[in-house]
Amino acid sequence: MNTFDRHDLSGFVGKHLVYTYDNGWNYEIFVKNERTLDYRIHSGIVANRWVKDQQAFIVRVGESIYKISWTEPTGTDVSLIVNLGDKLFHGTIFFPRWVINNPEKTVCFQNDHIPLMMSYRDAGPAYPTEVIDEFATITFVRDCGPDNNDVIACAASELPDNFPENLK
Ligand SMILES: C=Cc1ccc(O)cc1
Repeated sequence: MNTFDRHDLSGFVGKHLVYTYDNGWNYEIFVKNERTLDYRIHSGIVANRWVKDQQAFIVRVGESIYKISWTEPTGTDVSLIVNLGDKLFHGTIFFPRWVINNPEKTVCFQNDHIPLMMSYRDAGPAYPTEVIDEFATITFVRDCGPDNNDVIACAASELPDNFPENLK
C-alpha cells in the first residue's frame, strides 16, 4: 500500500538540478512541467548540447523519487531516476551508433535543428546501441517554479565560470 500520491508531481515540477555522473559527465535539467523538461550538457561526449521543451513521461515512484523517460529527435532514448531524498540519481542513455560515431553532429541548441536531427536519426546507423548506465551525484537543487524559460537559456559554454555557485 503506497503512502504517497503517485499522481502528485508538485514536489518535482519546477526543480532545477545539476548532477555529475560517476563517469565524470556533468549535466543539468529543469523539470519545466508535468510533461516537459529543458536540459543542458556541461561535459562528456556531447558537451554544450542544450534542449528546451523536450516532451517526456514523468512519474513519481516513491515519496521523493521520480522517473523521467523520453525519446529524442536524434533517436537517443533516455531514462532517469531522480531520488531527491537521498540526492541520488541514476541515468540510462541509449545512444544510437551514429551519435557515438559523430557526437559533434548533435552539439547545438537542438530546437533550431529538429529536422536535421531527425534526418541524421533516419540515416543512422542506429545499431549497435551504446548503453550508458550510470549513477550520478546531485550537486545542486533549487526551485524555479513551473514553465520558467529563464532557467536553461544558453549553452553551458556561455555560463559564468562560477556557475552554479552564482545561483545560490
Ligand atoms: C541525451 C540527453 C540526456 C539528458 C540528461 C541526462 O541526464 C542524460 C541524457
